[in-house]
Amino acid sequence: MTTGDRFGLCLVVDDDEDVLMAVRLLLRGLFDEVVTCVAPAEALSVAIGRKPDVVLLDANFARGATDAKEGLQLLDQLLAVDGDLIVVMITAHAGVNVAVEAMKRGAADFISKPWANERLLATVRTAAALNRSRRRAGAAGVRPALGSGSDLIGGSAAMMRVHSLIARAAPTDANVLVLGENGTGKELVARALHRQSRRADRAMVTLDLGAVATELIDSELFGHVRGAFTGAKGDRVGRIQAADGGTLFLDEIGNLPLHLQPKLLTALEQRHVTPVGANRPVPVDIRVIAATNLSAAALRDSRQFRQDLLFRLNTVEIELPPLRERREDVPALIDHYLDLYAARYGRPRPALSLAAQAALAGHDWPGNVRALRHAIERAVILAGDTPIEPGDLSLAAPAPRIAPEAVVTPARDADLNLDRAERRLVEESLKKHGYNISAAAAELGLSRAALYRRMEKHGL
Ligand SMILES: Nc1ncnc2c1ncn2[C@@H]1O[C@H](COP(=O)(O)OP(=O)(O)OP(=O)(O)O)[C@@H](O)[C@H]1O
Repeated sequence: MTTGDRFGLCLVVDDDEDVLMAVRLLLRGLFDEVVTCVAPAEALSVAIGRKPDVVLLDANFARGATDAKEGLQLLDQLLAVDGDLIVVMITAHAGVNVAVEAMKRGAADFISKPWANERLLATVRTAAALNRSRRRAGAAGVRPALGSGSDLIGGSAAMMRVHSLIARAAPTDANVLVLGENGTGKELVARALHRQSRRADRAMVTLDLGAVATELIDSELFGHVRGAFTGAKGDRVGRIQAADGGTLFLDEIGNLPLHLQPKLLTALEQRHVTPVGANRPVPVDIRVIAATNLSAAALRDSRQFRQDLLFRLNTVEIELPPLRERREDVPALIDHYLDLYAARYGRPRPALSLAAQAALAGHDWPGNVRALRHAIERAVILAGDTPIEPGDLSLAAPAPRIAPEAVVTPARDADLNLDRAERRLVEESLKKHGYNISAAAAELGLSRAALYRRMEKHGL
């Protein structure tokens, strides 16, 4: 499976033994090995010799340092040794500029001290997954799926329009709104836009508003200063500021609470941001790409979304049609993912029977390209010597498009197998919410990422 929960090696660089101990304990559930070190030379030799999945680097790792000079210098050295290294910077005393500077120099992400354990885990897990997809894409001879972006497959008329819109909009600094159901490729479009823009050599900073607790969105976006509210023990740089000079990708923008919408609008109009609790605005230069699975009609409902903000965000609008409305793209996608996974798993490319091809082409794909990708990955893993048949694809029955209120909770039978019960719950919730990932994740009490992992695990 592509997103297993465990990774190989994490290198943590800090001068504080207590921090090292705490981080080691926290991360040992995620990595087979957590190596800690306090000296730059040691860190460099581990980075060269062991190729860690993630480096967690304290900007002020040198004892007593507060200006982050050594941390940024070590970041440069690490990236000079291995440009693909995934470094997450830990920032503290030196304030927000360090995070911004670290992102500009090539850090994959940052986390501010003091951190919430959940947040640190989520950040490191995302970083490790990024590393995994880069390595796999490298091994398979394709361009990385993240970082520099991967290719958007599809020659249907609808996708040709998308390609043309990307080519025209990317070099301008216009804000772009990407619309489409879950799994249609909105994030790929955002990455393509960034990659083809004049900001390509700067960071694309992402905030998935569907994955952040509502009460944290304010400080995630705008940052906060120490003492701004109970628990704000230090300054925290917001994503807007971290994207300075680059692109800010706001995924699931429909989840931006109404009360924060004017604040985002002001930041975009006035090109500055005021962290929570700060009294001075900081200038920022960003290009915003936003994405949502809300329909255009829902977005135009002013009770859900402020129309003045919408006009700011949708200078260019790119709509990705669901896969069932561009079935002519299915064969090319199958081809692409057969090659990718055959290379990834070191197997010969399996053949698909005509019936299997027909089943894939005729499927409803409620989970869109993401689901097709998973179906092909599974088929490659399970393929034997004979061509793949429809039964090997375990395509879930097409989701009936029924209103949520028409769904009654099915009687629980006596099946006490946890795995099967989990699959059934996940599937029911997805169907109930018309495959809206955020809504299903909220109902199941999972983060979107955790729901995706379960969908993948159960082939949904
Ligand atoms: N046109 C495409 N060509 C190749 N792969 C694609 C395409 N569209 C989507 N994918 C793949 O499908 C998966 C989902 O894509 P992506 O995350 O961009 O969708 P999304 O619309 O942002 O989903 P969500 O709304 O659930 O976040 C990814 O693995 C992506 O690589």
